[in-house]
Amino acid sequence: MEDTIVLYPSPGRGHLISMVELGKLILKQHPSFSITILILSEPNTNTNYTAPNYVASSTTKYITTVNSTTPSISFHHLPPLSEVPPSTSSLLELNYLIPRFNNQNLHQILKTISQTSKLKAFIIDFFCDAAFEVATNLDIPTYYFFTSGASYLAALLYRPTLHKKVDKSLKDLGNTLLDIPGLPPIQASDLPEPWKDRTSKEYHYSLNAANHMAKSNGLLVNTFDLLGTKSIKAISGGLCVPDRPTPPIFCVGPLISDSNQDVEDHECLNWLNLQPNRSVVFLCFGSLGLFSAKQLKEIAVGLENSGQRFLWVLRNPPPDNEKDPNLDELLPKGFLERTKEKGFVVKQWAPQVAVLRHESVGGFVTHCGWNSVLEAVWCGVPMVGWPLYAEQRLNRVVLVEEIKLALGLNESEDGLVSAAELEKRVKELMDSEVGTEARERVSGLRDEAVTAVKEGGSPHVALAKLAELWRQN
Ligand SMILES: O=c1ccn([C@@H]2O[C@H](COP(=O)(O)OP(=O)(O)O[C@H]3O[C@H](CO)[C@@H](O)[C@H](O)[C@H]3O)[C@@H](O)[C@H]2O)c(=O)[nH]1
Repeated sequence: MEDTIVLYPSPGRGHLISMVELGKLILKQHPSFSITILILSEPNTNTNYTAPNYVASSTTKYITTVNSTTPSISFHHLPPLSEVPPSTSSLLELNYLIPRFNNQNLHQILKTISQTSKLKAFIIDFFCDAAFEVATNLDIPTYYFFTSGASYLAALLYRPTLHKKVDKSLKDLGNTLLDIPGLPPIQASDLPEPWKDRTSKEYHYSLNAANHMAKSNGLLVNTFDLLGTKSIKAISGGLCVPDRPTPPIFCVGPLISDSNQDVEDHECLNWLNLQPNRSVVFLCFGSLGLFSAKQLKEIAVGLENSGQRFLWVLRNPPPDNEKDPNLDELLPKGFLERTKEKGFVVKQWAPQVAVLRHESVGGFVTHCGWNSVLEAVWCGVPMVGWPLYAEQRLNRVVLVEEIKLALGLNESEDGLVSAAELEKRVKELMDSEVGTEARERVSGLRDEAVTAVKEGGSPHVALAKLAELWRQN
């Protein structure tokens, strides 16, 4: 019987791709294992769900490519659900609920796999936390793959302690500074939204996940040492889980997919070919980032007034975000004509890794999604952090205050970033000493990341340790 590792990613692009890349790396380093990846249907691809749809970030093409280029990975699509989560569920709730509703299917699949092969490890995304109970009942060693950075992992592992220490909802603490091991002092308001209201369902889903992670066989993180030195130290030193032994942590990153480039010869790359070296600031906000019409106008004015070259990925404001944006309506009158020598607006989606890697790109205004951060580091591009949702505010604090790879951006009370603020930060990033310093730091880390992924580098060492553990099981 062959030794099998089963991976269970959450379906969103920011989660699925890095886990599939992990599967590819395991196979490359340890080809004696067979890899099975369980695929949940995305909330938006099942007509039973009324969750927001986002076609542009679909991973179907990526999975098809991996299927044909790495046939030794087998993808197993979970069957459609007979019972579906309530239609009132938020997208975040669905991320936790869909795996929960799949538990019966999962139980069956894990049993079937165990009958035909030796199931050495089950690696799950934290959104798939409901699977932890299924796997432990079947006595299968279970690991979590963490798609964000070590700082967020440190904070998440510390959550059960924070929950006991602070008896109020974090939303009532405003800007109170909290001490979380491995992080710089952080304002309660910079922690993820779902952690802020003790009465919400999301609060408890993520708290449960944190509790289970601390009981798992190990934690794999998509990062490398220098991108989270303090947090990694705090986690391994047991500071984040003070009341029990912390599972071992394995830094297996950076896991980045170059093949997520939907259109290699995208028109924006042709435009970049015509721009001077490091002259363009790239603005892109992950697979789900959206702005109001008012905010889009402020961005346009800020970019125009900055005088910098820019490449901007723009989407329609909600609720019509699936539709192609009408630039004439959304942008200030005459904007495209006035900026045509210096700017390029891409509708919906750009091949981000190819853009960041392009020598004309000199800066990145990002929502601080972890994959975007890793890609920026991988390409040596300094950032302006403009967090929008999930753990991105926490990532920004670490990027701006601790590792200093990004510049901050001030928002007004209602969350709006003014044109003047964006203009100032973009100029600072592209054309000031502060920007140059961030560029130098990010270049240094890029070199470290390149060294890390070479034979014998940190992800290889981490995977060798894991493979050893799995073989002993
Ligand atoms: O026009 C676009 C927009 C995005 N991307 C790619 O899409 C991915 C986006 O990932 P990420 O930057 O991590 O953002 P999200 O999609 O928002 O990811 C979710 O998952 C991440 C990992 O857990 C978290 O860090 C984020 O906060 C969470 O929102 C990256 O690979 C980008 O290269 C493109 O190629 N083109």
